[in-house]
Amino acid sequence: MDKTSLFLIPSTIPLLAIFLILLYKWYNSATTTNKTPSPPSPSKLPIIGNFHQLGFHTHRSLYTLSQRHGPLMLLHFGRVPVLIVSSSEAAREIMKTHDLTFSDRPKSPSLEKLLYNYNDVVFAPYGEYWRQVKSICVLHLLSNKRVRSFRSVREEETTSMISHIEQSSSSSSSSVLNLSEMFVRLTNDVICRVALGRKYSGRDGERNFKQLLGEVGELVGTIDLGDYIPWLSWLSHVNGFKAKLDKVAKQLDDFIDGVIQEHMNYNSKSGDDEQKDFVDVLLWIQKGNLTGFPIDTVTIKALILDMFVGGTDTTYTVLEWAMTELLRHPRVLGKLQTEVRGIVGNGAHITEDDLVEMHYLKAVIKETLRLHPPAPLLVPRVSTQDVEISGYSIRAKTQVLINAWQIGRDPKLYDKPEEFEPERFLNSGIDYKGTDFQLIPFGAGRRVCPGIQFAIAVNEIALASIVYKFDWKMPGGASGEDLDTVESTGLTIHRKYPLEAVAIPHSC
Ligand code: HEM
Repeated sequence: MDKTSLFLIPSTIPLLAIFLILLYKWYNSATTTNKTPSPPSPSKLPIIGNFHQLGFHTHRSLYTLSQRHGPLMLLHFGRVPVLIVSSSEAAREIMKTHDLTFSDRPKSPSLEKLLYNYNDVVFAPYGEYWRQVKSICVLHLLSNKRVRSFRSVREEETTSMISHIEQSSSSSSSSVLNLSEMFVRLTNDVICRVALGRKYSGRDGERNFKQLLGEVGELVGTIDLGDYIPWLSWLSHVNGFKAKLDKVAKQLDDFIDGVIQEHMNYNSKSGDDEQKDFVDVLLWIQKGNLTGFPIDTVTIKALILDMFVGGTDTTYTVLEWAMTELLRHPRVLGKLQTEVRGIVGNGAHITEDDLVEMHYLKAVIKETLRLHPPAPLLVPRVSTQDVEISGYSIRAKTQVLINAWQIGRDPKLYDKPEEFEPERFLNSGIDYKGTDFQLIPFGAGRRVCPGIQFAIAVNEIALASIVYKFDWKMPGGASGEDLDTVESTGLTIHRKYPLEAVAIPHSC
């Protein structure tokens, strides 16, 4: 029997009719319930989804993919749908127009223990608890008034960094300084004093606490496959990830416990005075039940952890990239030095009053944040309900990564985007506080970073001081223009190799 004769058999005709009706109904229902398409997706593999398309520098891999698939792409990390946002318009849709829908954070079962069961701010699910703890950050820990109150801490620690450079460079005119290490120490010491009341970089505490923080950062920046492909979660038990997490979580908890105990023993300062550190403030809020909801010790510990995880790496990274770009661009360094030296004159040390008029300094920091946002993909969000964005349908529980690194290099937004040219910000109203979506290193909307002022205050005084007091050159007579910009991996992107340079004291 040939193929055409099959259709002539009478009994096959009703079967064919039923099949066609069912097909028509299925097609109809599919197109009416899902009229809006999903965003374009690169082809994926079974089980792993699009994981194989991500290189070591996820922001760069996503940039390449988005060149082909557009500013809104839907990827799959294992079984988890992940929306990649790569334009300022789409970022505005997510963090402004539909901010409420995208105000949740994804859960990472592997990090739950380390993050005090999401009792912190950064990873707390969107809701009443998050609202309360965020308001503690905004009103009590990181308010303008509180940040100002730590001015002397910033000035003292910067002076101490400058003295260290002076000593090193007086011992030998060509001694090479590890600037990365110095910047880490500076930010760490400032945050320790502000949050815990004293430095933990002395003989007793240094090795443990700094090392511990490094390990926390590493763990938070590691992708645990089990979070995306649950049946592979056994892997973290075999490869030591889980054991390391448990160990670090326990050591960290013991450390913070010790600090809180120390504050209680020494009768924490009471009242909302200006001398209090973050632990004092939190214990005072707890004692007086000042937020209208009880905060327990776990909340206090989780908030203290946030200040370190959210504040240390990000803040020092800005200094590291700013100095990298200044060494690569002697013209910009010279112009900055002229501004700073012109304003400070022959003063011994820069004070924060001197910074107010330093517009070029502020532009250098903005330009650094544009080209090197410390967290290039910000902190992931997750959608709480189905929503339509730019004509695409996004399902509830879709993770969202916003590529701030790519947006900062968009040629539609910036002329010669790959060039380091702080002048572009001199007569421009563009700011990084979350209202201008072409510059969003701190995020935007409800979840915007509450530590902007804190971070900028440290960066401004430190950067102004080191260019004021010293001229800079590369070790071994190398040209600054050849300085590499190789990036590390992880959630916060700093230099892969430490920044080394030689300081030449300037007679101010
Ligand atoms: C240059 C330095 C910093 C950068 C680039 C940065 C960046 C970010 C980003 C991208 C977010 C997520 C925003 C979003 O989802 O829209 C964030 C959140 C946060 N940051 Fe920062 N940050 C910095 C410094 C700090 C400092 C110094 C602190 C505290 C001392 C801090 C505390 C936090 C907290 C608590 C959150 C969570 C906010 C929430 O989920 O509601 N950050 N930061």
